[in-house]
Amino acid sequence: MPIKLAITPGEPAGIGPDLIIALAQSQWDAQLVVLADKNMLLERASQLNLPLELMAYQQHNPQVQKPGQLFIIDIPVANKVQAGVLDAANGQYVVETLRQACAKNMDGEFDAVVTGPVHKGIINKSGISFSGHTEYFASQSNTQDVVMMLSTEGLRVVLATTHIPLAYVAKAITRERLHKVLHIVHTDMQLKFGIAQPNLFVCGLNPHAGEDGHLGREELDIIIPALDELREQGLRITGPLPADTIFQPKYMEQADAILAMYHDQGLPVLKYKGFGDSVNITLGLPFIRTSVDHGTALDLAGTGHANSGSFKRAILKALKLVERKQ
Ligand SMILES: NC(=O)C1=CN([C@@H]2O[C@H](COP(=O)(O)OP(=O)(O)OC[C@H]3O[C@@H](n4cnc5c(N)ncnc54)[C@H](O)[C@@H]3O)[C@@H](O)[C@H]2O)C=CC1
Ligand SMILES: NCC(=O)COP(=O)(O)O
Repeated sequence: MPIKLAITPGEPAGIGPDLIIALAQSQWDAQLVVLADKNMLLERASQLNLPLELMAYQQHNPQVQKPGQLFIIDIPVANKVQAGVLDAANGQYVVETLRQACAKNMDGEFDAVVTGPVHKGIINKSGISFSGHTEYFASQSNTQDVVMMLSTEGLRVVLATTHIPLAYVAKAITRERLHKVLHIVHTDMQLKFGIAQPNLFVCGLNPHAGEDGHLGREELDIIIPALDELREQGLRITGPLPADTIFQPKYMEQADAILAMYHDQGLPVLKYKGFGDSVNITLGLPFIRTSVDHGTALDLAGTGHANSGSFKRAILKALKLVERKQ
C-alpha cells in the first residue's frame, strides 16, 4: 500500500480548499485523501479554473491519484459555502472532518494527517468550544500533554503554552509543564528528527529573563529550578535566555529547538524568518500531524493568489516523518 495521508482543508470559506486543489495538480507518490464536502471542492476548483476529479476513497484501494485527482471522504457542509464568507452553521462540519481524520489515524487506517487552517472564532461561534487543532487532537486521542512546534529552515520553535489568553500564561508556566514539554521535545527530536542528543534553548518569560528577579520572579522560582532538574536528568538545555536576544544566529545555529513560553513570544520570529515556508508539527501525539504556518486568509479564498508553499511543505514533512517511522 502507498503512504496514505488524511487531509483536512479546514475552514471551507478560507484558502484551505484552494491550496489542496492547487497541490492536487502535481504528482504525489502517496495517496492523498481529503476529508471535506465534495461539492464545495468542485465549486472552488471551478472558481479557480483548475481541473479536479474526486474519487470515492476505499480503504484497501492501493491506487495513487494522478495530477488533477484526489481521493475523497465526502462530509457534507450544512450551508452552501461562499469563498471568503464565514458561516457559523458550518462549524460542526469543520470539527467533524477533524474528528474523522483523528479516528482514522488513531486506528492506523492512515499514516498521518495534514491539516489546513481552521477559523477558531467561527467554530466557537457555532457553539463548539475549540482552541486549536493541537488541543483538539490531544483531547480526542486522550493524550494529556502535546507540544506545538513550528519549523522553518534554520529554526524550530516549540511552545510551552499554546492558545490561552496572555493573562493566564504566567500561571500556566509550572515546573511540571516545563518538565513534560521538554521531555516531549527531547524524545521527538530523537525519534522524529534523528538528533541523538538534542540541544534545547529556552526563553525566559519576563523581560531580560527577569533581571535577577527585579523584572519578575518566574525565572528564579520556576524556570531555572525546572531546567536544573532536567539537566540532572541528562537533557541538554541552555537558558533561560532573554527572549529578545535568544533569536540571533549564534544561538539559532546551536539550537535544535528553541522553547518559547507563549505563542506570540516565539511565532512572530519564526514567521518573520519563514512565513509561507514553515510547517506546524504536533509533538507528543500518538500519530503524525503536520499543518500550515498560516490562517484562513479569507481575503484570498477563491482568488488563486494564496501561496501553497506551507501546505506543500506540510505534506512533504508528513511523508518524511512517515518514512522515518516505517
Ligand atoms: N493552522 C490553523 O488552523 C491556523 C488557523 N489560524 C486562524 O486563521 C484565522 C485568520 O487568522 P489571521 O490572523 O488573519 O491570519 P492569516 O494567516 O489567515 O492571514 C494573515 C495575513 O497573511 C496572509 N496570508 C495568510 N496565508 C497566506 C497564504 N497562504 N498565501 C498568501 N498570503 C497569506 C493573509 O492574506 C493576511 O493578509 C484565525 O481564525 C486563526 O485562528 C491561524 C493560524 C493557523
Ligand atoms: N499559530 C499557529 C496556530 O494557531 C495553529 O494552531 P493549531 O490549530 O495547529 O493548533
